[in-house]
Amino acid sequence: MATPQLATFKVPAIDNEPMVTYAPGSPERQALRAAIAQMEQELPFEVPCIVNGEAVKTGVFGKQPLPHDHANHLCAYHEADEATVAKAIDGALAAKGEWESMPWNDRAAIFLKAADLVSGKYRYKLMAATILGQGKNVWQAEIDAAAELADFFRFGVKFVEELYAQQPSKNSAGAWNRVEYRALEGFVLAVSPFNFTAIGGNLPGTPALVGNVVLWKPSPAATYSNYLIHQILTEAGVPPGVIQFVPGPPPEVVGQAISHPSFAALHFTGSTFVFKKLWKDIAANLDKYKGYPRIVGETGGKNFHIVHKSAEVRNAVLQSVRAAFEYQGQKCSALSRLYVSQSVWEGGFKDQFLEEVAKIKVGPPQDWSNFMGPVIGRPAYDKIMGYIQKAKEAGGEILIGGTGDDSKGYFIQPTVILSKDPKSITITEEIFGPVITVYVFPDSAFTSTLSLIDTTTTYALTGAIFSSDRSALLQATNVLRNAAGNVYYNEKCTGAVVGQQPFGGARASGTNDKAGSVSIFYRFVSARSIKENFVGLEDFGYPSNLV
Ligand SMILES: NC(=O)c1ccc[n+]([C@@H]2O[C@H](COP(=O)([O-])OP(=O)(O)OC[C@H]3O[C@@H](n4cnc5c(N)ncnc54)[C@H](O)[C@@H]3O)[C@@H](O)[C@H]2O)c1
Ligand SMILES: N[C@@H](CCC=O)C(=O)O
Repeated sequence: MATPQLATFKVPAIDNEPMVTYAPGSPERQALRAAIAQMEQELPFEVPCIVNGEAVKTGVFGKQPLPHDHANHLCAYHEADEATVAKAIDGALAAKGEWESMPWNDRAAIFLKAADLVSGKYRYKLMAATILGQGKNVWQAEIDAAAELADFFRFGVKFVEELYAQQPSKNSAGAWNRVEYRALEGFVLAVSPFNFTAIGGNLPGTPALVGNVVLWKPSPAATYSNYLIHQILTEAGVPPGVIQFVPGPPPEVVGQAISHPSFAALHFTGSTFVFKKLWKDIAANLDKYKGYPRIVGETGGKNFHIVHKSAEVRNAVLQSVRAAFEYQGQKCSALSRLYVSQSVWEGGFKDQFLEEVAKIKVGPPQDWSNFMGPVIGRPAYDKIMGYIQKAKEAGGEILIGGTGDDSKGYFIQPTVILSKDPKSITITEEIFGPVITVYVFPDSAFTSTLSLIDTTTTYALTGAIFSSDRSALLQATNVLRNAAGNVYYNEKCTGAVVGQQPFGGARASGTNDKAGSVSIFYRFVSARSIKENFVGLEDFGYPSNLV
C-alpha cells in the first residue's frame, strides 16, 4: 500500500549539542571514567564487517593498536575481501529502492534518533573508544565524538529540510512546477580518516540522509569508534544494506568499489595525496560508469596565524598554543605556520609563547591532566620526527621540544621551530603532528608577508589574523581571499562548529563543499524538474500563425 502523505511535517528546532565540562566531581567525569575503565578491561574487541545487516567474519584480521600503548590493541577487525565487497555493493543496490522511497520525515526521524543515541546512551562509550583508540584527551573526545557527531546528524536533518524546500518560484497559468531531489543512481563510497570520529559518521551519514546507499570504508586507525557508530545507526533504524561497513585493506576495498559500474560518488576525507590518486583512478575508469561520479573530498592543510603589530598579544599567544597542539596537531585545521610581527615577537610574544608551551603535559590520554596524548601510529611518529630532523639539518632553530619517545606509545613533545627561511620544508609541507614553524617578519613588511602566506603552500584550508586594527584585518582578508576556506579574526584557526562555521578549504585542501552546511547535500542529490499541466490544448497552432 502506498504511504499516504497527510501533512507537511516540520523538523524540531535544532541546536548545537551542549558541551559538558568534565570538571572534578561532576557526574559526567564519573561516567566517562567508568566507561574508559570498562573498555580497558574488555579490550581487545572483535569487529566484523557488516553487510546487509549481518556480521561477516572473513578470518583475515587487521589490528587497531592503542597509540599510547602500542603493544596492545583496541580491536582486531575482519578485513573485507573481494567477495565481501561485491556482496556489500549488490546488497546496497538492492536496498536502495526502499530507502530512497521512504518518506523524508521517517528518514529524518532515524537520524534524529541516532543523534540522541550519540549524545545520550552511547556518549561515554563512543568517547572512550575515541580516547583509547585515537589518542584524544577527554575534552577533544567530547568536542568530536559527542558534540560534533550529534550536530552532524541533527543539523543534517535541518539542512535537508531546507534543501527540499527549494522549489521553483514561478508557475505559468494552468501549470505547477516542482523539483524533487533524487538520490544518486548507484552507490556512494565513503572513505573516512582516523582523526575525527564525527567525520567517520558524517561521511556515510550525509549521503544516506538524502536517500543514498553507501559503502563505508573506515580508517584502520579509527575502526572501533566507527563500528560503534554503525551500531548506533542500526539501532536508530537505518535498514540493513543502506550503510555497509567494510573495513579492509584500503587500496583493494576502495579500488574494487571505484571500478564498479554503479559507483556514483566518492565522499572522502583524508590526505591530499590519497585523494588525488583516487581522483585519477576514477577518471581512468570513466567509461565503465553509468554516469559521471561526484567527487567530494576534504583534504590536507598548512594553516596559518598572522600576528600584526597591533594584536592583543596574550590572546594571540594562547589561541596559537591551542591551535597548534590540541590533539597533537592532528586536526586538518591545526596551526602549523605562525607569522609574527617583529616588535610583537620581541616585545613579549616569544617569551609568553614558549612559557605556555613548556607547561603542556604529554602522556596517555586517559590521564586527565595531559593536554597532549600520543600521535596516531608508527608511520606518523616516524614522519613527524623525520620533519624535525630535516628542519635541524636545514638550519631551523628548535626553540622548544624536538624530542619523542616511542618506547611504549607514540609520544612527541610540542615542538616550535624558528625559521629564517620563509620557504623551509616545515613551513611548506603538511606534517600533521605537534610541530609548528615560526617566521618573524619586520613590522614594515606586513603587506609582503600576506603575499608570502598566500604563495607558500599548495593548501588553502584555515587561517587566522590577529589585529586590533580594522584596516589590517581588511587588507589581510583581501590578500588572503583564496588562501583559506575558513578564516578567523582574533580567534584560533581550529574548532569549526557544525551549523556555525561551514567547514572546508580549496586549492589542494579539497573541493570545499562545506561539511556542516546545506551545500554538501547538493553534491549527493540529482535534481529532477517536474512540470504538471492542468489545461488541455485546443489547437496546436499559435496566434502568430493566424492570418
Ligand atoms: N579537510 C578536512 O576536512 C579534513 C578533516 C580531517 C582530516 N583531514 C586530512 O586527513 C589526513 C589525515 O587523515 P588520515 O591519515 O586518515 O588520511 P589518509 O589519507 O591516510 O587516509 C584517509 C582514508 O583513505 C584511506 N586510504 C589510505 N590510502 C589509500 C589508498 N592507497 N587507496 C584508497 N584508500 C586509501 C585510509 O584507509 C582512510 O580511510 C590529513 O592530511 C588531514 O589534513 C582533512
Ligand atoms: N571541525 C574541525 C575540523 C577538523 C578536521 O580535522 C575543526 O575545525 O577543528
